[in-house]
Amino acid sequence: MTEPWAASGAIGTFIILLTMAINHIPFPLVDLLTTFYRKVLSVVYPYDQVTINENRGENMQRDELYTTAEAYLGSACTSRARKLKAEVGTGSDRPLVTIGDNEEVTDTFKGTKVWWFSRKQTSNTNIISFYPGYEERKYYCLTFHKCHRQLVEREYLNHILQEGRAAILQNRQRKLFTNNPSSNWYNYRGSVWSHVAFEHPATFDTLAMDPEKKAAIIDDLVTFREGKEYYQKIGKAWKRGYLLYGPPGTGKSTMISAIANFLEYDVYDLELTAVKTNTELRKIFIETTGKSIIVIEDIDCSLDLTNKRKEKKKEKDDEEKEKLLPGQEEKDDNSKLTLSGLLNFIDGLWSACGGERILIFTTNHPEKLDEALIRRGRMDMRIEMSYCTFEAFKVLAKNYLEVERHELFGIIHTLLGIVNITPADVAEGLLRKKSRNNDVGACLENLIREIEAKREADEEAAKEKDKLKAGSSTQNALDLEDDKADGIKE
Ligand SMILES: Nc1ncnc2c1ncn2[C@@H]1O[C@H](COP(=O)(O)OP(=O)(O)OP(=O)(O)O)[C@@H](O)[C@H]1O
Ligand SMILES: [Mg+2]
Repeated sequence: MTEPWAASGAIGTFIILLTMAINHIPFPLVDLLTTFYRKVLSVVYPYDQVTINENRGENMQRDELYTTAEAYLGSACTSRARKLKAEVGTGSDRPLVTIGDNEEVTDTFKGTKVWWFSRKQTSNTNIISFYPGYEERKYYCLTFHKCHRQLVEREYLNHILQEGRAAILQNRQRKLFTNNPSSNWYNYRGSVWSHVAFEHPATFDTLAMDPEKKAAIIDDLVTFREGKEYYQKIGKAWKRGYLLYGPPGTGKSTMISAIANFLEYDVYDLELTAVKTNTELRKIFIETTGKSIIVIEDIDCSLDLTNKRKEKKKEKDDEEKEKLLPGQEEKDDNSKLTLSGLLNFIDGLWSACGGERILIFTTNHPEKLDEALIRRGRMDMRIEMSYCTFEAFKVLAKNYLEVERHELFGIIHTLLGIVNITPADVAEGLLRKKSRNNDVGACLENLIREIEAKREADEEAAKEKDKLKAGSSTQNALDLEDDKADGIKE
């Protein structure tokens, strides 16, 4: 590894001598000597260098290439370094280990060897600066053979950027974002999104659902995550939409957390009711980052998007339009939030910005949604979260009670075949009550009682419904008789 650095001492001496000589040489000869010097230099020292400074600009902000190089060297080259350093960066929840100051390592890219040297220089002057970068300069020096210059410039630096970004993402503390009302965006320290650390523990292992369905979803997610080149090839934005539907308590929100934990993505929980216009929606979208899941929960309640309500609204709009005076303009669509605005957000030109994204809508009433919103291509996969099946119960029993079989499983199997009970209710029934010191059998008996109670409640409700139906059909028959009698009288 000493090759490029060993030569540099001799070259330094040569440069000093040359500079001294140049001061005493007539001007026309200087050009000639400089050309000669360059030729000699390229023979003696055939290496080029790229310097990547830690700070740049007037405010000395951290340069992204430096940060990504730091993360890249930490993930790819630490095994070859003797001096390491570890720190917890901003937005990270784990220590980042990278090569120490003034340490050298080598890296190999497409069969080409390059040298990295991490340098730290402290200024000898007595300037006291607000920005630490003025007193201390840190940079990486990347050295490579001249003949590999194109490879380094065109490919290697880009490779550092991509790999470093991926390493930073892996190391970061994931976040759960929610959008602020637009009235707060321009306040002091105002921003479009607020966030907290994302710490939901749900995983696909703890998610109770049909194993085959679960495997299909995981498969779909993996294909998506690894599909960068494929999406590029087929000319599609790298994004995927999932519609989760089912009754309350069947695990839609839990599924979102499991997906986020599986992919290690951030979650943007978009509260549509706080968005007033299409323009606001676009801004909100632009402010999201790649490797994220954008969630709109209960989409049917968030926006006037159902066909029926839309038709009603159209009638109302037509009435209002008629009332407009000549010359008075109709309000621009961008001044309100519309279905077309939302569709544009899902698959318009903006949707391709900023890297891979997953979009998830949840609803308890998929039949209420406009077809345009959930058609294939917008919502690529529709996932039904159903009432608890026996397979789903087994996952919950394993999680909550750490049992895979029990003599009471048979009764539960039969009951779950005839009673519609949500995984949330089953989970609640299985919860060990510490105060009661419940054992597995007691918990399962408790669950059986809950399912039986649910069955009775369902039967009662069905009877009530039948009664009401019978009542209303008798009333209808009576009304019909009255109408007939009225007709005869007339
Ligand atoms: N399929 C499931 N697997 C594991 N736990 C579940 C499942 N479904 C529900 N639960 C449990 O029930 C609780 C409520 O579930 P969750 O919030 O995911 O339901 P939801 O379908 O989003 O309901 P809603 O439609 O009311 O938003 C969860 O915290 C979890 O403990
Ligand atoms: Mg939910």
